[in-house]
Amino acid sequence: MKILSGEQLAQADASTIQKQQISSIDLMERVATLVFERLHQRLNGAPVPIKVFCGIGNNGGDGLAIARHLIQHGYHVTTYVTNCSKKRSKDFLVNYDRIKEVTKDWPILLSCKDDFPEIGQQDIVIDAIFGTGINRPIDGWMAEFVEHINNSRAFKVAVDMPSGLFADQAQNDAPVIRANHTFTFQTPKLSFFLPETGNLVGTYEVINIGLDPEYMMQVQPLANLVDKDLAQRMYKNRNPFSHKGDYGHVLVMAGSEGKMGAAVLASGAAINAGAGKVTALIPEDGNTILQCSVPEVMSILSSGESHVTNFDHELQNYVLCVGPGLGLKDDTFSAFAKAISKQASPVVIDADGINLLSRDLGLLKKIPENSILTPHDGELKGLIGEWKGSYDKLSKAQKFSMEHKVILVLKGAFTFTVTPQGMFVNDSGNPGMATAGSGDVLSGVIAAFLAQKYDPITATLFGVYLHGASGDLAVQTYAHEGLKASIISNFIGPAILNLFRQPQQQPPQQQ
Ligand SMILES: NC(=O)C1=CN([C@@H]2O[C@H](COP(=O)(O)OP(=O)(O)OC[C@H]3O[C@@H](n4cnc5c(N)ncnc54)[C@H](O)[C@@H]3O)[C@@H](O)[C@H]2O)[C@@H](O)CC1
Ligand SMILES: Nc1ncnc2c1ncn2[C@@H]1O[C@H](COP(=O)(O)OP(=O)(O)O)[C@@H](O)[C@H]1O
Ligand SMILES: [K+]
Repeated sequence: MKILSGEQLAQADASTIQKQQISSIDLMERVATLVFERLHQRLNGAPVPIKVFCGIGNNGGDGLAIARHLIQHGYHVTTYVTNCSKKRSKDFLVNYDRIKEVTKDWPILLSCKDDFPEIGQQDIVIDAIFGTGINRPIDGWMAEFVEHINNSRAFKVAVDMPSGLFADQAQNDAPVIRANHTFTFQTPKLSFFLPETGNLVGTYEVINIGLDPEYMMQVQPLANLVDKDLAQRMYKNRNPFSHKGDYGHVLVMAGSEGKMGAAVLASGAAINAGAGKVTALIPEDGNTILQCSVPEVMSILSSGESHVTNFDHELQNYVLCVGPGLGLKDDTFSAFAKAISKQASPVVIDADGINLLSRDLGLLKKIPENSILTPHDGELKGLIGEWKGSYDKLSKAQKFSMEHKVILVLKGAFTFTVTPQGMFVNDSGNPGMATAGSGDVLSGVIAAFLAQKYDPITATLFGVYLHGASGDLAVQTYAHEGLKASIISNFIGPAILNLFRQPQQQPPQQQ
């Protein structure tokens, strides 16, 4: 699914009105009806007090139309307009008249602090104050009003976006409605996925409002969301007459004294994700640990006892995955530099591999195009330097990816994959995955799909999605707290099966 900017959504709107011969007011009615239907489905006629807060633009127009539908279906609705400007939009005004025709009264105008209504714990608040048209931070009495809503314990439903939130730009700490649920139109917005603002959205639901398919098809999005549908389309079926040689060989260069688990996890995950063969290049002293932990994985021993000191072996045609638990010793650096310089096809570099690379970014010239780097934020600093907020981070990462022709996997609650061709946001995963070693599993999984001849971008996106999806399945049994890296790895297979199951067969999510 494409993630568009506020400006692109306005263009999509204009293109829809022109091509579908629909007026903007009818489009607003379509949108409001869709939101009403979702609300009605959930509320099922419950006599709860509903307070609808409307701005004076088109988001407010949506709010007025939603309120009208709720009233016509017998709900207990009070409608308010935040009277912050005389510049009311045309379609807002039409809906302002339409609601009056139904209720025989105008909505209540709010113009200052004295007008703030009491909001009870049992109320449902519908926030239709500002949407994608917000062009400056909310201030003055409106800022106090947002705080007033946030301080209430009512359940808050945002229309399109929580008011105050910018769709795709950095913002200061001006107040934003803290929604429990957001009905967003056509595409989710970029700010939903960033750590500074993602929590303001609550759960979100995308409503397809039927914007011009031609526009949607050709527009270059800010990013693409990788969800179950897309992941399913990436999957490659196996040929019944295939053999292990068809699924590639992953060489995992990893581990050091006290960190052999990283080598076990990365190489074990490569096996679990379907690599035909996996070999681990590890320090001598780690051999027993590795062979006892994952008998499917072969080993090559480096001459160093406690850390890897060389890269000498006879293997041909393998995919290199380098870095987990490797350590930062000088002779490990030399072995790392030699390893990446010898590769003709894309490599996966993770963890200490990235820290070693950061010592000499000139090495980037030696790694094949489309190699995959999987830093967490600490490791990323070594590559792109410091940043100020997520938008700055993403823009620096995009520049780095284009300049060095590499794929960057920026791990987090929503992992961003940044490629020279564009950016992708991953939709799977949960906070149970914030556990030591889960990144090592990810690097092994991505390497396994590279070995299975998925192209580098697909191998990365599919690997990141499945890694999160494994965590999502495993959490149903283990809870967030009980999840650990080896369990995530063991759920890769079930997560592949789950790609092809219908949603109603999925167990409920832990909140
Ligand atoms: N294609 C779409 O996505 C569609 C969007 N619609 C709705 O239209 C909304 C966008 O409508 P608009 O462009 O009218 O924008 P908004 O309704 O978000 O707000 C714009 C108005 O608020 C003012 N304003 C902006 N920031 C302010 C601030 N901080 N303090 C005080 N006033 C401020 C602006 O000057 C303008 O008058 C969407 O979020 C959605 O709800 C639907 O009605 C139709 C289809
Ligand atoms: N809150 C979260 N929600 C979803 N995924 C998460 C969350 N926290 C961490 N993860 C995922 O877990 C992995 C952690 O990787 P990393 O920080 O490298 O761990 P380690 O270094 O211990 O292996 C990443 O894939 C990241 O996206
Ligand atoms: K809103």
